[in-house]
Amino acid sequence: MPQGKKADFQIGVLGGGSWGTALAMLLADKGYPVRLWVHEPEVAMEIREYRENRTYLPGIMLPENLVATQDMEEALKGKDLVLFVVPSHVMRETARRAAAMISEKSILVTASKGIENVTHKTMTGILKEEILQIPEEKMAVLSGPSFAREVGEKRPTVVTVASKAASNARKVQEIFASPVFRVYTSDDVMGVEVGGAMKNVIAIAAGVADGMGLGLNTRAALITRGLAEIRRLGVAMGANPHTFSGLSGVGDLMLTCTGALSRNHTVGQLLGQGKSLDEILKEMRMVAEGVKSARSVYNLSAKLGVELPICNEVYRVLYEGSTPREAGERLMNRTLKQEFHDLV
Ligand SMILES: NC(=O)C1=CN([C@@H]2O[C@H](COP(=O)(O)OP(=O)(O)OC[C@H]3O[C@@H](n4cnc5c(N)ncnc54)[C@H](O)[C@@H]3O)[C@@H](O)[C@H]2O)C=CC1
Ligand SMILES: O=C(CO)COP(=O)(O)O
Repeated sequence: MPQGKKADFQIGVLGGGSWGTALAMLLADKGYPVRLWVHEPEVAMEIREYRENRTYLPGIMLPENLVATQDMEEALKGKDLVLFVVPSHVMRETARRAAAMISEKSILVTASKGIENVTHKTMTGILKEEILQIPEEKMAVLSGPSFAREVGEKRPTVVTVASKAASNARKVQEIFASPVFRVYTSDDVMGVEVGGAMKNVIAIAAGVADGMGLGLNTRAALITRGLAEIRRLGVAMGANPHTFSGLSGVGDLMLTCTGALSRNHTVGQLLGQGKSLDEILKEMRMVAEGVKSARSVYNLSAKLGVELPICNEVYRVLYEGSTPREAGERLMNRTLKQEFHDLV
């Protein structure tokens, strides 16, 4: 899109956490006028006053054409594209509130990663139910290995955008792509969303193992068998199995299970070191999506009859008082199997 045209393409971002801020900055750096809706007044103030989100993305200076607001209508009215980046547990209430203010011309993109408790809807599933004037073909999901801080620091990052309509995926690809942010397209919305949500649960498991000091063999095993679980549930939910070999599958899984910046891995590590979930969450302002998604995935496993031993052990440690040691022993003592027993 030529520079002049970019100034006419209005973007609203809902969610001023680390990822919403980093993506709003990426888009503003490309020349789009961006309104960032922020939940907390003090965060909106920090961005306006210091050009920095000191709470969620400290140390990253934000451009002038990124304007923080607490007025949701200002972030939505007349926008050509609206990006939803709130934590998954507030996606429905945010989408419901936003629905009446979203212009019919808007493209909707979500970059949040989670599966809603109780309904088991993915993020686009929620948007479809709550924002009825926008057809599914104008919705997309952006996902892949992308720590907000590294995007804020303009380190080369590669992600996937999935939409039911190839033309919409290409449009969103063009809008987000930059010399430091490469974007691939996909038509597998379900696969990209399931990969993004489940890798957080496996990252908790990898963190637990690291916190217990179990070693690199254990971590590699959890990543590989975790990927098998992601693929198994994803396929049961209608995804294309190839998606899990891509950026939103193994790419994001590897990043989150091994990267020190991961909040999910950190939660796991602290559990592995003996802290309780309550203690960990009390000290954490940021969201670790795997904690809530573990519940959805556990229930989906039972509902769809899909075997997810690692995810289910994460659930038991988080919610049923199981110790990491007991969980590890149960995993190692399962019936012996052929490696690809679910594919033969
Ligand atoms: N931070 C990262 O590196 C990445 C995050 N994501 C995903 O982006 C989504 C958002 O996460 P982050 O930006 O990391 O959040 P964060 O952990 O940095 O910040 C929490 C956010 O939740 C918001 N919030 C809390 N209560 C709220 C409410 N009732 N209504 C609206 N907003 C509320 C806060 O204002 C803040 O924006 C998550 O689904 C996460 O998995 C995806 C890729 C990278
Ligand atoms: O999704 C992410 C990177 O792609 C961020 O992971 P965490 O939420 O675990 O920090």
